[in-house]
Amino acid sequence: MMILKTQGLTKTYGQHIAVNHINLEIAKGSFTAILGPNGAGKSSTIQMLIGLLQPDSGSVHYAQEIKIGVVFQNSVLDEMLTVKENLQIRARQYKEVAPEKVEELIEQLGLTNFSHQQYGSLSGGQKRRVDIARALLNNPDILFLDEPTTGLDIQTREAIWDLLNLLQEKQKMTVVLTTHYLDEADSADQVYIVDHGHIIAEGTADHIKKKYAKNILKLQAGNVDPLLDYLRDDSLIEKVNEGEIILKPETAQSALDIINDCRDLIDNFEFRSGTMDDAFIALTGREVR
Ligand SMILES: Nc1ncnc2c1ncn2[C@@H]1O[C@H](COP(=O)(O)OP(=O)(O)OP(=O)(O)O)[C@@H](O)[C@H]1O
Repeated sequence: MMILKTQGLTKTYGQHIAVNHINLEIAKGSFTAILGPNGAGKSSTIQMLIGLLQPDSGSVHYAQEIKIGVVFQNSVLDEMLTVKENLQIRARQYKEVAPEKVEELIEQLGLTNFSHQQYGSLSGGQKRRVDIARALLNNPDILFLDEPTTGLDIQTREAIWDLLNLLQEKQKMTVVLTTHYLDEADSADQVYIVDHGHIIAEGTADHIKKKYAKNILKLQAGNVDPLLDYLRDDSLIEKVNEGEIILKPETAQSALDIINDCRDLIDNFEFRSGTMDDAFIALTGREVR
């Protein structure tokens, strides 16, 4: 079931079209990543989804009355207050938040060890957890996060993803986040790649990689001529270098078949599955900025 749908969502700043006819469909309980380089239009899109920014044209439809939670790019919490004080003050802003909710979230999000520490003194990853706790105070049906992992190291990024995956699975929460880290797409159910305000690819990470990122198989031999003779009709050949033939097999299995067939003619081989970076380069002709 769709919880959220946009049609032709468009936002222009002066002459600049930041978001250009974006159509999104977010399924209830799914994990959606909006992926794109800096300035692609991700924040503007999220802001229109949550009603903070008025689109110039197009529309946002929610399937039903739902509660939303938002983790903004810049924290809205008070640096001088402790984690717990921040959450308590925020909790009072909602009518329906149960008194024990703050304690529950502190436990659930792993904030116990630093709940009496000033928010301003926390590490980037700790701050992000508190920001997420703050966004969960009203038990949202859908949680939006604008670049929650930017600036964090890889382990902390993974920990944030684990936490969000857990929320999605355990509480059937719908999660929508933006990121410019292409490798994070792998953990999402649905990925939209945005560039210059347009959606340039959508689907699962696997689907996008399969469609746009080619696998690479390098076969190495002192003399490549016999190998070339053997592969002559093989339309998979991408390039022939000194001592090396580069092929682009459809699947890892077909790479294995080729390696097996040619085993007597090669000295060495290298296989690499297509990555999200490869897909991005294939789609845009450049690396992510
Ligand atoms: N208030 C504004 N006035 C003018 N231009 C803006 C405004 N907000 C955003 N832009 C421009 O619109 C484009 C999209 O910005 P947006 O912040 O939506 O991108 P983003 O993908 O979220 O980028 P980032 O990852 O850097 O946050 C950028 O070129 C940006 O400079």
